[in-house]
Amino acid sequence: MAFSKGHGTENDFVLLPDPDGDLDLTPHRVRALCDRRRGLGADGVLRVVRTKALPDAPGGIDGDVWFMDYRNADGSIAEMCGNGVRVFARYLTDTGLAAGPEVPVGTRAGLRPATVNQDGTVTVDMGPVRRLGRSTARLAGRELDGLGIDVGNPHLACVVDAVADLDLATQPGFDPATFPQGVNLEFVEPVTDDEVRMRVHERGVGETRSCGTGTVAAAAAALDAQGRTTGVVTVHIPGGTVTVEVTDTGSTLTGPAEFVAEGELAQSWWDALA
Ligand SMILES: N[C@@H](CCC[C@H](N)C(=O)O)C(=O)O
Repeated sequence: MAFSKGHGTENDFVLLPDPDGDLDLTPHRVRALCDRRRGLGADGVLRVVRTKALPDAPGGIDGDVWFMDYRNADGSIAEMCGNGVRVFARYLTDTGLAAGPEVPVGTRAGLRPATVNQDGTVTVDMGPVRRLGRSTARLAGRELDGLGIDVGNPHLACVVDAVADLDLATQPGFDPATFPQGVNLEFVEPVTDDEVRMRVHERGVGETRSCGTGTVAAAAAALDAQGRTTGVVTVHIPGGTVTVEVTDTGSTLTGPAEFVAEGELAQSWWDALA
């Protein structure tokens, strides 16, 4: 069974081509694939499937569009993954599955049009930024105020003085009544009005080196802290740097997408995980 491994600002993924939706991608198999000792190791899995072959695909996406069936490392399903869409779009153009440079990508949050730029970076139309109101995160005994944001998946972005010394090894607390499905937690340190540093604790993964939807939430929270709703923000994450634009009606994310390997999974290993 073929696989590719790639990352977007060090948020890394195993890609599994499955055009006709034949794979039995159980949570157990996802956890094994993502395990950094007994598997390939990744923050998530991107199954590359035609929308028409995915029974639970949301309506409104053409059946021939390639669908990014995203799974978190713990085996859970999430609606969207911004870094994943960049890597997915590059995979489609690099393998000839899409001509590019414009690449529509189906996700559980809806269609996310991507553009593969001449320099190899990818710009993703991330859709509207929905502000959910204030909530708090709890970290090392401190209550941190944050802005709840929905960009297809849920986020709580907390503006803090400094991110370097935060301990994100364990799950920070959050209000389960506000986020009944769990939440991705961003910690955002303003550098200038248009530049921030961010660290993230992802739902279903833990601390990652980057989270694309999280960078959009971080940009929106940093702008909100200045009384702004729109702007272009440079977001530095541990795995690199991306650019986010938030407008009145939508948002975009621009950043790198890299491939590191392609190969074949051992069939006996995969079968034993059934
Ligand atoms: N790393 C992703 C987000 C992946 C999904 C997230 N963990 C969730 O459960 O919502 C990104 O780049 O956006």
